[in-house]
Amino acid sequence: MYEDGEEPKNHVRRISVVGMGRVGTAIANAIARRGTATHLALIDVQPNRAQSEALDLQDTIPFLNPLQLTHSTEISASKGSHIIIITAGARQRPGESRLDLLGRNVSILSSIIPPAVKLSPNAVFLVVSNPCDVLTYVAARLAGEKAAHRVIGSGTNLDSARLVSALSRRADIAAREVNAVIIGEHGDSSVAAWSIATISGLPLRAISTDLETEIIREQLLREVRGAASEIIKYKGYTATGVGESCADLAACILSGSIHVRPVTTRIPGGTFPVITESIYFSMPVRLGGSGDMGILVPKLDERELALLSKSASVLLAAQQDADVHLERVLGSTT
Ligand SMILES: NC(=O)C1=CN([C@@H]2O[C@H](COP(=O)(O)OP(=O)(O)OC[C@H]3O[C@@H](n4cnc5c(N)ncnc54)[C@H](O)[C@@H]3O)[C@@H](O)[C@H]2O)C=CC1
Ligand SMILES: CC(=O)C(=O)O
Repeated sequence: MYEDGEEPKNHVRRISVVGMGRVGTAIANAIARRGTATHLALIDVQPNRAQSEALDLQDTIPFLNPLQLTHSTEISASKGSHIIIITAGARQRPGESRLDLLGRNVSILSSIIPPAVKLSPNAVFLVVSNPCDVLTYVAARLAGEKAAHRVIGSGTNLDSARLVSALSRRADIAAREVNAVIIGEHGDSSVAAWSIATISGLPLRAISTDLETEIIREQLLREVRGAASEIIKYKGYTATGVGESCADLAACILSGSIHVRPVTTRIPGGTFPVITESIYFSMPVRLGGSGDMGILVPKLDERELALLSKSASVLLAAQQDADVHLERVLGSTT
């Protein structure tokens, strides 16, 4: 991951967060609380936006870990980052889907990614802005051939946390005992990989036969898929969950040992026989260690494969839509 012998020294860990709205702020706060970074650059195009968040966060540092904070309206402040987290862009309004944000956010990404890659040629890019999977594809295209493999999206790491939480409450067992992942789209066509879910290493049925029934599984998945809309309906945005999810991913990426998380990455056509085209969506991916962000392909049952194939079709159509937006944006800047 960190080519050219530029492996980050343990004591220097530079993270930049681009977009200091609700989500960027929650991520920066979670990173500071965990002590994941030694240097954190906060960037937002709105004058004073990053500055106000940096000043507020600065006040927490005496209670937490040492952290060098900078703020800017310019992407140049991200220079030399090990991780660049992108949260810039429009968010859903009540009733909107994540895919509705595509056009607006493609154009924002095209102003951020190319200069950011030049400034931090070895950084991992973590795309959070929605629609997350399609924008990860867009960011990888904008990053160019050499950097594309270092672009991932926060994807279903958050959806998986929501499933773990729902299962833990349903089974009345601590969330840390639950191992369950959502794969596919971070959105309405997401897929619960029930066949590989375990609690304390045991299949779900060993804990409760309830957890094997269609009705309960549908209910749990509805809860997961509806979580964002439910929160947005009341408070207008989601931020706390995604803040922890991204701080968790940043910690995994900078870790000396390998962690596995469901994140958006390029899934080559044929990885699953039912999906012939290469598409960006979430699968369990290795993070940390030497930096090889390879996918781990789970053995899914036929029903899950069919649902994943549907999710892939939704995302392929959105990727094609993104290509049109991208050509328009790139055309107007050349
Ligand atoms: N992937 C996930 O799990 C989640 C993704 N999101 C997405 O994150 C994005 C951000 O959401 P919020 O923070 O609630 O929105 P927000 O409106 O509070 O913040 C967005 C920020 O981006 C800034 N911005 C716009 N263009 C920029 C540029 N070129 N460079 C730097 N900053 C720029 C704006 O000034 C604003 O401060 C949305 O697309 C939202 O849908 C939100 C929650 C979860
Ligand atoms: C908004 C969004 O993508 C989420 O909270 O899942």
